[in-house]
Amino acid sequence: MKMHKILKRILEEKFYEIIKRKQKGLYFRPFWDRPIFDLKAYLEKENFTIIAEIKRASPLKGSLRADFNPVKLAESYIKAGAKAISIITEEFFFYGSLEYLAAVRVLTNLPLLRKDFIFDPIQIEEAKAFGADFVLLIADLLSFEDLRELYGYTKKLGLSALTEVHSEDNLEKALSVGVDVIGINNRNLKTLELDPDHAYKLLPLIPKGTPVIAESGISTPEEAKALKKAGFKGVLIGTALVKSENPGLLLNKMVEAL
Ligand SMILES: O=P(O)(O)OC[C@@H](O)[C@@H](O)c1c[nH]c2ccccc12
Repeated sequence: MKMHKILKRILEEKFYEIIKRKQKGLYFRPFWDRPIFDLKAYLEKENFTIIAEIKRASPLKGSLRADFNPVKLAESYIKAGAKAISIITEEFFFYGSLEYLAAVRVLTNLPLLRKDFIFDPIQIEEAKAFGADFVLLIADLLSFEDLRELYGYTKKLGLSALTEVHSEDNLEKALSVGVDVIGINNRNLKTLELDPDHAYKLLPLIPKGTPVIAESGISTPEEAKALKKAGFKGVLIGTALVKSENPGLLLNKMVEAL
């Protein structure tokens, strides 16, 4: 399948950004005194986990909110009962920042996800340095060896990984690496197409003991509830919340509906 040109550009930018950081010696050493985080245990303990996302823009929709403020959004998510917060740190297409992550870290003890395109261990060090508890690893964009290396390094630093898959082949790859939590992205990152039923199709292929999160295109309390009923352990919701007139109210309705 042909790769979408936006994804191609994101990957090129990431590649150069990482090289530049390394050349400048801009290594971030973990300094946050965070306890070791076990995402699988957390999801199993919680009834159902809504991961609310802080996302300033998307490559397809551009800016999502005129008065975007990551701290205000985080505050409303926390008040509304989010069980975890995802912060997109990719700068060029999502207008994210590692600084948003650090700014939210000082507000809350909730688990925080650094959401980015991760290809290099240095990005996992950054995630920890800026206060994340878990990182996103995208199986569809990584070889078996790279996924295994990055997953192992994540664990070594005391963080957890949400390993995202879209295609069945890449699900197999993630399972053979032995990852302990899977996210099924309804969006195909290579074509950027969204199929809201996609997660349901892949769920039966995942062993029972592995918690699964449904990602992308989820926008109503009814959808969240249906996913819970089908056996998902959580959902990741971005656009619908960020674009909502009252993100806290919408999230609260979702929490109450479960
Ligand atoms: O905004 P949505 O449709 O609610 O989706 C959130 C999340 O799933 C999406 O931001 C996402 C999932 N995987 C990604 C990988 C990179 C960038 C973004 C993503």
